[in-house]
Amino acid sequence: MSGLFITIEGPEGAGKTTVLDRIVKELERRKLPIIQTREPGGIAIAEQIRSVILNKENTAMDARTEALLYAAARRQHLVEKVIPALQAGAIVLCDRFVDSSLAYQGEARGLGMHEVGSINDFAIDGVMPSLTLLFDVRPEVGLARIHQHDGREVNRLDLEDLSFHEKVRKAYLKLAEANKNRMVIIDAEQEEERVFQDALAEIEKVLG
Ligand SMILES: Nc1ncnc2c1ncn2[C@@H]1O[C@H](COP(=O)(O)OP(=O)(O)OP(=O)(O)O)[C@@H](O)[C@H]1O
Ligand SMILES: Cc1cn([C@H]2C[C@H](O)[C@@H](COP(=O)(O)O)O2)c(=O)[nH]c1=O
Repeated sequence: MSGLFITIEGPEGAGKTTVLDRIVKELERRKLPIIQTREPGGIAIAEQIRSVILNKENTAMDARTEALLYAAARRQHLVEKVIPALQAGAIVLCDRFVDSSLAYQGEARGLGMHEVGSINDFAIDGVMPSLTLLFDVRPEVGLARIHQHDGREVNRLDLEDLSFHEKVRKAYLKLAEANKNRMVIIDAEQEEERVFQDALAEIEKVLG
């Protein structure tokens, strides 16, 4: 595949969407072929799965069901959108990917990174990002941002307690330590402009 696959990860309210939107604008200004997308979602079937997973009323959802739904949405999104875009030579910027499942379902839900990794190996069939930016923020800071923001609906995962979100952050940092070849930590507690500049600089490195 001739394109470039870049993913953005981080706990709730890390500022991923805000900064991603700015990066896309900047790269489009440079006339680069950009596809911006997100997980779970990005295409109709995966957006439908997203609404089932994140629906606050689905309190009975089993943790393994949750992990399988994320993996199913991921598979469909890859096949319908990400892989064709990469084959066409695009730069694909994706808000969340498999590291989210490892951190949220593997570690915070307690299913195990290895187990969640296995079902995702089946879903992604070898497709991995060349670069993953980890927007690191303490959960209390990220959650406060979400609750202050009027337009963002609070979803089923946001409602987990602080210790869940602390496990997510810890798991991400562990993943970054173990995957230094592709993961870069961005200090997402800085002011937005600094976060944007740091993220853009990392992307410029892989663009060459
Ligand atoms: N560096 C920053 N400092 C302060 N506030 C910020 C910063 N970056 C983003 N925000 C604000 O925090 C809120 C959450 O940002 P955003 O939706 O981009 O985060 P996110 O990582 O996509 O969150 P989630 O994954 O939980 O949906 C928004 O109101 C946004 O304006
Ligand atoms: C891909 C993926 C996501 N999640 C969680 C993380 C968030 O709580 C929501 C997605 O909401 P966002 O506003 O788009 O960030 O889903 C997860 O637990 N596992 C995953 O694989």
